[in-house]
Amino acid sequence: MKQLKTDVAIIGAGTAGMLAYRTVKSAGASAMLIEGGPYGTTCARVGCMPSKLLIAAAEAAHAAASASALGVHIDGTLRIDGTQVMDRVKRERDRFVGFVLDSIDSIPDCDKVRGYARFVSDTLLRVDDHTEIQASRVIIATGSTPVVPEPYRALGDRVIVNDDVFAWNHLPRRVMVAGAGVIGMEIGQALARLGVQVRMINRSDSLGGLTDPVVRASALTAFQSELDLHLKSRIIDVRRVGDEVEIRYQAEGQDAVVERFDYLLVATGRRPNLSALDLHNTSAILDDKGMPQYDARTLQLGSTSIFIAGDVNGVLPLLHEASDDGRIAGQNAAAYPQVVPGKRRAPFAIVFSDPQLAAVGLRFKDLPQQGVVFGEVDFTDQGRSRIMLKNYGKLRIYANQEDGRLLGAEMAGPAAEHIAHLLAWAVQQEMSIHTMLDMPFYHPVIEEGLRTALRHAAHELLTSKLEHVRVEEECVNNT
Ligand SMILES: Cc1cc2nc3c(=O)[nH]c(=O)nc-3n(C[C@H](O)[C@H](O)[C@H](O)COP(=O)(O)OP(=O)(O)OC[C@H]3O[C@@H](n4cnc5c(N)ncnc54)[C@H](O)[C@@H]3O)c2cc1C
Ligand SMILES: NC(=O)c1ccc[n+]([C@@H]2O[C@H](COP(=O)([O-])OP(=O)(O)OC[C@H]3O[C@@H](n4cnc5c(N)ncnc54)[C@H](O)[C@@H]3O)[C@@H](O)[C@H]2O)c1
Repeated sequence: MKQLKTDVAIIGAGTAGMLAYRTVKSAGASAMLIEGGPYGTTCARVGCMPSKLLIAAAEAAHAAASASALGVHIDGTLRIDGTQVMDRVKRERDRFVGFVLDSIDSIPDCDKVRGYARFVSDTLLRVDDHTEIQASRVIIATGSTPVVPEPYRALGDRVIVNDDVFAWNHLPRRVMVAGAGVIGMEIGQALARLGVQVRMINRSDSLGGLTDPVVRASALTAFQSELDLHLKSRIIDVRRVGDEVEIRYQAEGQDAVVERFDYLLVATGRRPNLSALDLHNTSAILDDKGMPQYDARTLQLGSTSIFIAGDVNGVLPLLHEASDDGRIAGQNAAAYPQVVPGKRRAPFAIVFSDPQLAAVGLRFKDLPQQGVVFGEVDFTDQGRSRIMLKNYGKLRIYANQEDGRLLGAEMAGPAAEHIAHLLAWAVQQEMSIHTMLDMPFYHPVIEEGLRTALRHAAHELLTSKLEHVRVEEECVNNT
């Protein structure tokens, strides 16, 4: 067995792990980056980038198919060449992966170890059965894996996850998507717009991660106008028949149906890659699911010399959060035992469906019971959205009743990716509704919809203040 020694060992060369490695090295400590799977990161290989490439093709198909509403007709047939679509997705994806591989190549060979690592103790790792690494600090950056419910596994290669979609050479005819979360909505809608017959089933009433019932209802209406999407519904059983899957499912309020598909695409959530790490050999405290206790500000596991960064910590499994985590874990591992809280940004998440979905700052489900004022806009009659025939969805903003500070927002609607950025910057700057209303707004733009929601919130703030004064006066008069 090969014996190695380093200041900091990093398990996983994804986005978080690579950033952690660079941070540790810039702090002057020695570091080793251990990777068991292919280099290239989840984001570039099977996540953010190929999914957005697929969506780009889907948006083009949808724009062409719906242009007649604007008086623009395609005489003849609209033809989607699935082979060309997938070829571009993979070609461009490989280009993005290439940049990551260049970055990996720039790391000296002596700092890279290939294989799967597990803990022998807090400071000793075994990589497969060929190497032992003595590391005074360890960063876990092992990412997450899609969960495939047990009953579906019997479908063999006909039950697939997002990774498999991006390996296709052409588009299939029929796909059942289990899960209308972020991945299900992005990929399911894209496939449907590219001419694949798609059915979507979600077990609960959640949709794309939205928690605000008003916004969620508006999103559901928009999605159901083009998608066969069922919430609070279930797959009863599945079986493989030749190269197809036969699925018995029951949509809410309807009778059970049996249908055949080429694939069952499972998008029912992801689990942190922790179970193969033998964390029970460390002094970390684990819950009954094997998740270690850690400080979300420092990413340190208890008082150990182990840190946890990226999707594996399960907080906000998003690319920019994985980068920030990598930086914080890297700084703290390098400086250990001097560990400090890392700088955090306003949280936000965007789903690249149509309508796009977004959540910024405090989500509806996390708002305090009292002391919150709401502002709302419905995009149905919003000028620019209507011009573009993208007039669907709603935005709700949440403000602190006391001082008018923007707390958060949820949105389904056009250009949510851009509006979410404005809102995230405002949350981070602790701007009030009135300060935001003092900002310039061009005409005619979708951001004028945001101004409508802000004006609504400002009106509600005033109303609640007047109500407060009225109640106080009443108290004085009654005493
Ligand atoms: C379909 C899809 C679309 C997405 N779209 C977006 C998006 O648009 N925007 C966004 O912000 N986020 C998006 N995400 C999320 C984003 O991709 C992740 O948050 C991010 O890639 C996580 O990075 P990470 O470093 O934590 O994990 P990863 O990049 O997964 O890296 C973990 C690495 O650890 C390795 N590893 C695991 N166990 C071991 C071990 N024991 N030993 C050695 N190596 C190990 C793995 O092989 C892997 O290379 C998407 C995800 C998916 C799946
Ligand atoms: N645009 C982006 O930033 C982006 C894109 C894709 C993925 N991601 C990240 O990846 C994470 C994982 O995404 P995901 O979509 O896999 O998980 P998710 O948690 O967002 O959604 C899972 C969905 O599956 C449903 N579900 C669970 N079990 C089911 C079952 N047996 N049958 C039917 N439905 C079931 C749940 O109700 C939920 O709606 C996201 O939380 C996100 O952070 C981000």
